[in-house]
Amino acid sequence: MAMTMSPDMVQVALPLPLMQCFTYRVPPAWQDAVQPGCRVLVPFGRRHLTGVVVPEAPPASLPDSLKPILDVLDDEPALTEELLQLTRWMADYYVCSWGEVIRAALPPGLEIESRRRLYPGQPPAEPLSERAAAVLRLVAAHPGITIRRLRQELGSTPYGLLHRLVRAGLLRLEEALEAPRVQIKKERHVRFAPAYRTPAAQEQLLHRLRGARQRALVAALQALQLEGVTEPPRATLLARAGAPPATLRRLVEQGILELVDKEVIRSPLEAEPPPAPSPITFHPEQQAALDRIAEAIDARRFETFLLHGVTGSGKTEVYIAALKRVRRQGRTGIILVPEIALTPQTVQRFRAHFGDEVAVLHSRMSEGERYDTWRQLRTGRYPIVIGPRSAVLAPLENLGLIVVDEEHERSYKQFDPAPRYHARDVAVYRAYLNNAVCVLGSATPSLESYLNARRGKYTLLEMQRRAPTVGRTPARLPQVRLIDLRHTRLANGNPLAPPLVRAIAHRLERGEQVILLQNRRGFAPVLECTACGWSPHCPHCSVTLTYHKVPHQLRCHYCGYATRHPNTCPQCSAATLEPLGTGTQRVEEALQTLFPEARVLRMDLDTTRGRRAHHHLLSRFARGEADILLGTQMVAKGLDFPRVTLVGVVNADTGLLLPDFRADEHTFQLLMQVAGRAGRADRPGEVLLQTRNPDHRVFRYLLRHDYVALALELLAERQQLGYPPYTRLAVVECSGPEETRVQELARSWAERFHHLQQQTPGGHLIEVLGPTPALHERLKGRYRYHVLLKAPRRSDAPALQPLLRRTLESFPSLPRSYRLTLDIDPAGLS
Ligand SMILES: Nc1ncnc2c1ncn2[C@@H]1O[C@H](COP(=O)(O)OP(=O)(O)OP(=O)(O)O)[C@@H](O)[C@H]1O
Ligand SMILES: [Zn+2]
Ligand SMILES: [Zn+2]
Repeated sequence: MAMTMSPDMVQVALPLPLMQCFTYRVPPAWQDAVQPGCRVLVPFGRRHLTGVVVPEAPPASLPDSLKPILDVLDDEPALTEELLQLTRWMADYYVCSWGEVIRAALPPGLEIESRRRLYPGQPPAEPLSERAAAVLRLVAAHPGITIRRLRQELGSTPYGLLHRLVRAGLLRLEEALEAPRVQIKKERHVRFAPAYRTPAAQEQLLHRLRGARQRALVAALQALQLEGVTEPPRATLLARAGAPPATLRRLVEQGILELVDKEVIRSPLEAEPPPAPSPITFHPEQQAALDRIAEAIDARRFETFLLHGVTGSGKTEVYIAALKRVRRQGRTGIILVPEIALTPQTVQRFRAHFGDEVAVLHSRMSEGERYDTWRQLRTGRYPIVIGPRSAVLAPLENLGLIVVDEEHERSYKQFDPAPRYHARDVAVYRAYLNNAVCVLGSATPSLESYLNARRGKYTLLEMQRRAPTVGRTPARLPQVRLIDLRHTRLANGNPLAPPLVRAIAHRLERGEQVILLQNRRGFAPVLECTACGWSPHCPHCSVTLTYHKVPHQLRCHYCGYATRHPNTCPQCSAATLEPLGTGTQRVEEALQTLFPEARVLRMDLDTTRGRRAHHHLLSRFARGEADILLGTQMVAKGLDFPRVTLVGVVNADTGLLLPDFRADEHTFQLLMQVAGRAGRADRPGEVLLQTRNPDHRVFRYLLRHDYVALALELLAERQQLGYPPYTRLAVVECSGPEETRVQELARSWAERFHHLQQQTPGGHLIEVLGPTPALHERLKGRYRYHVLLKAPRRSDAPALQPLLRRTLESFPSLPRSYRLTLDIDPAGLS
């Protein structure tokens, strides 16, 4: 991307769902300061927005009067040239706005934006409508309220009404700039003024000062100095001296003490990294994998490796060794993990090896912590970052390695908001831009990556044995057995079959630990009237409500709607409402009845709302403060607890029933991963799966731990049916409040696409399927229709994005509250 920027005009990408960039004039005062990658404040319509200057040439024809940029917000570009290039590629590939991708690459809360605020105007002369009066009352109570806030409080207030009230002078509308939500945090520190920095001067001072408090304060500062703290924080000093702020102020006014502001770095990490682990000797498969990776690193060559290693084979150790190699070259590394809250152990292992070179990014950090971490990455203070998908856009320079751990995980695909990118694919491209190495690791690779490896696009590295635990024989893969629920009588409402109950009892007796997976939260997914068959549905979504026993409620897992559990059936008035099916709460209740002595931890969305909730649950389990860890797929992630010898899956069929072409792949991956938690140390592991479909191929291959055989079978099928990875898909979703309108919009979109394609020379390549109602036809009160686009051959795939872009650009603007979203390489078709 050549730097073709004329100093008096720049192209700016704005964080809006608009496909183009905008040209702004650069006033002479800013011409030295403005560079590609800098954030700028610009006028846009009636608003002010923060955008980023991009290295693009302004279009040939421009309007006569260009608007000027109002401010340059960065001294140093916030985005490096490399990140500009990467985000540009993402915008092209995912057919979305460059500005939206850039927003995803910057920490949240930095934007300066204008907001429209309302203030009271003159008192009304004549009586007003109910609605208008309500608006005026709210504005009088909250002068300066934003329009957005007002509409939240009062429900959908028409803009027309607000404008009438403003025109009549009853309301005042002001557009004002808002400061960014996050700022650099500063703390006041105190030190002696230059004249008082010698011990002699301080002694004199103590004699001269009258007030006891002033003397106490000076003495406290002296004492702190002796302890090596020359400029203590103001609060520390005041506490030590037991003096009020006024005393300090007086000493500052007299020129005896000085105040200095120092930046405080907000960090989520505990101060001390864990101790360095004792060195291990790589087993032959590990060494072979590392050698191949190291060779590419040493040659500074771009190469993508698929490290296919069974659970517990020591993949993480390979990542660590590769990263050490890269660090020795002075290059940097990004480690992507599916969900950082669930993998505190991984972070600890990296910190044990790399100490305070490691920064962590995750979604539960405060905006301040994220901003500070981002700035420190930008300045090179941290050469290593561990984080979830968004960390693939971390501002590290001189990248040598990107690791994508558990690369098959769905959480790498961003869904809402745009950009809807897949972090694994972005990682591969970013490694390419940097002549870096990308390592994708998994025990059950995605079929996309596996096919790429078989075709030689990625280098396949395999580790089929578990790592030897220090000084002992190699840990073996756990034994997997099925419990056929068709031939097992379950006691009323008890979801656990006798063999699983016995196996749990056994572990409890021996003081070992158990992990139980039930991939549904709540008590029961459906409530049904046994008299008439009625079951409660969400009023906003086309789904049934889940019954939660604690608190006693029915809840929608899509929109959060909650309502009381009815005592009788609203349709037939019978008192015969039965909870059907099993959620985590029901399993918990069964465990409490069966094993009243056992200590059970439940881990699902309902028990992990707090910022460190995951961490607390997992560390209690690690310390042996519980016997059974029960939960949704959260308990399947990279946990490494040596005392876990039994993994039970209460309903192994849950994922198989989904109408999605990836259902088998995903179920196998989840079950294999949770199975891998068992028997990781010297005690052998056992896995019990409860199922009603024991002959299903997923279980057949699972019993043999045979990923490759299943992958080959699934790949053959995908090829035959024309599904990814042999084809490329895109989903266009049209949504809005009225069903017919949504359907119409989707249809005319599909027609427009088809039409444009026919006009393109040689273009009948992309199949247009639909529109069809989405699996959940209505969510959060909005109807959803899908148009599926399919490039039948990979070689045709590049035609897809330009056509999509042209269709979007030429499609008439949508009515208010209707939306079109585009998802390239969708994670599922629901
Ligand atoms: N060569 C080795 N010698 C001894 N112990 C090892 C060796 N390699 C790995 N280990 C240990 O074996 C355990 C499993 O290794 P690791 O977590 O790296 O595997 P993994 O493949 O990343 O696991 P998973 O995918 O199941 O999360 C860890 O406790 C690790 O320290
Ligand atoms: Zn009924
Ligand atoms: Zn709902």
